[in-house]
Amino acid sequence: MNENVIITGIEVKDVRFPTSKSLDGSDAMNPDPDYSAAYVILKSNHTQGLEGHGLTFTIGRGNELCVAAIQSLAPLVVGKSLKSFTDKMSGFYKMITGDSQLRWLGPEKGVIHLATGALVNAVWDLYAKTEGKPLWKLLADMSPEELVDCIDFTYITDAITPSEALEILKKQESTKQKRTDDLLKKGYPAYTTSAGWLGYSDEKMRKLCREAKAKGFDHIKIKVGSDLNDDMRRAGIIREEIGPDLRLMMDANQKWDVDEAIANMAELAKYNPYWIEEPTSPDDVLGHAKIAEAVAPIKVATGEHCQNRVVFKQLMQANAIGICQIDSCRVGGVNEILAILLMAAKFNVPVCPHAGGVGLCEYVQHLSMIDYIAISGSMENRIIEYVDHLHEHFHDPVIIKNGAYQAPQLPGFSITMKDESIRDHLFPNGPVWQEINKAV
Ligand SMILES: C[C@H](O)[C@@H](O)[C@@H](O)[C@H](O)C(=O)O
Ligand SMILES: [Mg+2]
Repeated sequence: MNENVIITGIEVKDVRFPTSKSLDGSDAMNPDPDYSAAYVILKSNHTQGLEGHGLTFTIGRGNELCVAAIQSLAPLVVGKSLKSFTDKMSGFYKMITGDSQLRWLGPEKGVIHLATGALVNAVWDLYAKTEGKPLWKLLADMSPEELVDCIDFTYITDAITPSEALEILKKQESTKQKRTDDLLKKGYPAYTTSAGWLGYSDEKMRKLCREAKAKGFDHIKIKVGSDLNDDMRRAGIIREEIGPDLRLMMDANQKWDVDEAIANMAELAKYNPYWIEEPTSPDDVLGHAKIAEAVAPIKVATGEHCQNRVVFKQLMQANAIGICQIDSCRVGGVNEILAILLMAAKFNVPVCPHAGGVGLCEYVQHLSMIDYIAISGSMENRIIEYVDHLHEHFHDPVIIKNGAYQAPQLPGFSITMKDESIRDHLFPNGPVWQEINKAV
């Protein structure tokens, strides 16, 4: 219970993992990512010393900007009672995104919005911990009215009104328990990206494909967008390994112009891809619509760089998006995610969250689970991305069985990192980075 809980302080840390050394996470646009987190710890006066943890994901340089932006937002939460936020979650979100001076930095996009994602999620983590529930369950136990009350509908009422949102949620309400039981029994299906990072050798790719198949994955994603001949060759190798029946997804990480994407996909269609992800600039709604029309029945997937609910709205209105890839901390955290999930349900676009990064698998599992239980009510054509990196640094790491995420059981948002992992990877002075800098 959060009756008298006050947020008494905040710590913000610059945590970076040197993943570029092994080329984990590499793609055509981001050849050498160091998976990083601008990491927030909200301190509270809770008798059990509960803290709210949250992070936003970056790929290395510039992580310090997110840290600074979180520090700029901090006065909006420190000294406030948790209840003053949880009593009216939409008001909390508006307060964080609507500061009359900070808003100029976005609004609701770029570094300031990444910072918002970390901070808002840290508040949700603390809320879930005080209620003693994993986040998905906290949300699943809310009434349709309470869920609608979490959402800032500003700028999206031409696509979804609060009463339409309520109607969607009410339709699912009486069957929530059945889906909760089903989720607890079977988990939520996952796909793996870990075999197809661009920097991996052909042998490593083959080996990882075989391993993924053996672990029960039936969807595999590869990176494309470097050189078409190379993309064709790598897609051929993967198809050889996984056979014709498993689903293969392709991710171009924004490498192409619109017509180039259409031309390249006409060639890559030979390997029967299920979707093409981020074919071009994430801001180009009409470009995505043109690509989607040209490459059908291959679907266009996007969202990991989609700035906010407004751009998601336009993508849906323009039939430009076939798969909605919400990202847990690119947009403004749980509140904005709920708005996007509801729009996706209304426009009948399956949600398959983005999770290539540190902590993102831990986060997004909760979001797909609430989508299934209370919003879309379906797992059909829905899969959560899985990457096999850095889970050992979390207290409550994801559990995958037979290619499916198992519902987390510990209270919170599963994003609490181990103290020693934070300490060792502090940038630039933690021991891991000191060692690296010594070697340079
Ligand atoms: C740099 C990162 O690893 C990206 O390649 C990754 O987020 C990717 O786009 C994905 O879809 O997982
Ligand atoms: Mg991607």
